Amino acid sequence: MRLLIDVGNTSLKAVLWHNEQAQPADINDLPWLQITEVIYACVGRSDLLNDVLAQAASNNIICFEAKVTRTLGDLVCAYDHVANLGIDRWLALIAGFTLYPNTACIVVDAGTATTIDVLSSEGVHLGGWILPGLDLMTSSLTQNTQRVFDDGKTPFTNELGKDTPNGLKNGALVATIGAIDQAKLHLTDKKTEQKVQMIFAGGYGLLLQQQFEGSIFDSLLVMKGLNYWYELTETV
Ligand SMILES: Nc1ncnc2c1ncn2[C@@H]1O[C@H](COP(=O)(O)OP(=O)(O)OP(=O)(O)O)[C@@H](O)[C@H]1O
Ligand SMILES: CC(C)(CO)[C@@H](O)C(=O)NCCC(=O)O
Ligand SMILES: [K+]
Repeated sequence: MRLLIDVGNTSLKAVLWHNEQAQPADINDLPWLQITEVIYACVGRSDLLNDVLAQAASNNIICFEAKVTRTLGDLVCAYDHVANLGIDRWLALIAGFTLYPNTACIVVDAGTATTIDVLSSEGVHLGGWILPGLDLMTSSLTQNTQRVFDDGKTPFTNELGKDTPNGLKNGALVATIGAIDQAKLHLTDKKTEQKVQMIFAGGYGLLLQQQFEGSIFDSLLVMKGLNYWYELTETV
């Protein structure tokens, strides 16, 4: 089985990939004898990987770090400086392109940050946006104002706010929804009426997915992208 690790800015996530399925992995108690390779991606603190990479080395297990490249198969990165694109964004795009071939996609990963990436049906990454995640949007306001407060129990909804916590929470949600709607404008081709698949991932992915009809949520999107990255990279 394969050990897949995604280091974000809030947390490190690990899964064991076996028979085309992911099972949760306890990073402090890994079945090293059954692990054949380690594939990892990191946009957060790389020192969080020190322990596990040292254990892999002492078990003679090969490790691969996923990196952004200008192209991967037919997928083309929008950035001129490809190394600047977050690897989690690239992996989510790889997964979208692989799971929905020949389909234009909007890929949203909503964690510490919310990223929105636009992918043409031919696999050309047209670019994207980085927004503060929902929690960062609200905390930046509560921390930098005297009177804007959260009560820790008000949910994010798309209603108009009628008190401070729901003005704050709902403002963050609709700002994010509005940005995702803007992404559609970069794909709409009136002549062909192409289908656009919206794909959501990350801690707030399910909440956002529920705002868009026909969209999907895939909590394993980045992990699937890691797996595809390895398979596509190895076979080249
Ligand atoms: N059910 C949930 N499970 C986990 N996180 C959630 C959930 N609901 C909301 N969140 C929020 O999602 C964020 C974590 O998302 P995620 O796990 O995608 O982040 P991350 O990978 O560490 O971040 P990033 O990749 O952006 O650095 C936190 O802000 C957390 O409060
Ligand atoms: C935006 C985040 C923090 C989302 O996890 C990550 O993808 C990242 O650090 N990106 C680097 C900047 C960029 O993608 O242009
Ligand atoms: K993430």
